[in-house]
Amino acid sequence: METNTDQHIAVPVGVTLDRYIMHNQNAFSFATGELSQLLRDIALAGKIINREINRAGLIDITGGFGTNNVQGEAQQKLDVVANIRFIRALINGGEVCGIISEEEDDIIHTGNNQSKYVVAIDPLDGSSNIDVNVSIGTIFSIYRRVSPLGEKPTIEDFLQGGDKQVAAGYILYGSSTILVYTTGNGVAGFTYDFSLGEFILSHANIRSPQDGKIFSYNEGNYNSYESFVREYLIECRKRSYSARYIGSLVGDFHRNLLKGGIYLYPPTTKDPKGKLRLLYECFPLAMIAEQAGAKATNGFQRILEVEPVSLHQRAPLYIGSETMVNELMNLI
Ligand SMILES: O=P(O)(O)OC[C@H]1O[C@](O)(COP(=O)(O)O)[C@@H](O)[C@@H]1O
Ligand SMILES: [Mg+2]
Ligand SMILES: [Mg+2]
Repeated sequence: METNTDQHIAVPVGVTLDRYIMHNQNAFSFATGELSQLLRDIALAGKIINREINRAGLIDITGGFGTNNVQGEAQQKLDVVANIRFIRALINGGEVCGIISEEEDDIIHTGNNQSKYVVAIDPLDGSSNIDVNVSIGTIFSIYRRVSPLGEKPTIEDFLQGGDKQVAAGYILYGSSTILVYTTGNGVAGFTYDFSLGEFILSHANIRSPQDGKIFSYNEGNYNSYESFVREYLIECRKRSYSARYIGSLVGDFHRNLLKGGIYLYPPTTKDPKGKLRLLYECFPLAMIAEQAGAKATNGFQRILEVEPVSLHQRAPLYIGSETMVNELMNLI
């Protein structure tokens, strides 16, 4: 029977997410169960969104919603559905006092002001792939609030910095549905078993290969990249590395995390500060990456050290196997 021995509590592959959360909670004498319940609420929202995605074409939730989000991006119907489902699950769960979302301009006050946690989410990642049956995802990041209990959360609760995340993760809706998360003690993955309606531990203690042969970026932006990025991509081609780009950050990140590879979204003419959002795309994936032995940088510093100054701030992202990220950084 395979067990994980590293930093985690030894948990056999095949146990449910619930049981795994309990095992990990018991490891911390100060744990009160609120974070555990919050992780369960996120998993529940993931199951609901998974169901909506699977039957999207049957219940007319494909295509545009006719509105733009705060980033000026056209919202897809599933962006809006996923956003509503997540917010509802977190409010009903009662463990969260505030939420920020890619699809909402400002902080969502849940009314649960006695709760300790705030959550930042990208309800549906890979929006351009929604209607064409290509893997998409959800990304989440959790902080313990710094504002006083009993009061409404404030922007400071969300701008604490990447190293202050108490948990982070994503759900990948692909050929199978998998939830991957960390609470700062390694990374584990849970595959959704439809027949049981349960997330089951399938990837205990994920470690990313030190090096890789896969590189992921949008070739269409190549001409607007800085010279060090183009130099690195030329080197990858010279070495006949595999170019793989789904166009869903979660999907590209997950593949490279398991197989070894690097994902690059540098500044472009269209997005001179980078395209991806620091609080609910870069920070959570950077925490996962580092916990799995990989690296994440904005080109100049660890992503987790980038100072957050606004809710929907963007950042360049270079994330993946340690050797590959180091090689890229050595070209600056
Ligand atoms: O189409 P582009 O410019 O390559 O951008 C693709 C990237 O943008 C994203 O779709 C942005 O995320 P959202 O879909 O959540 O807005 C990433 O998932 C993806 O990696
Ligand atoms: Mg996204
Ligand atoms: Mg999104």
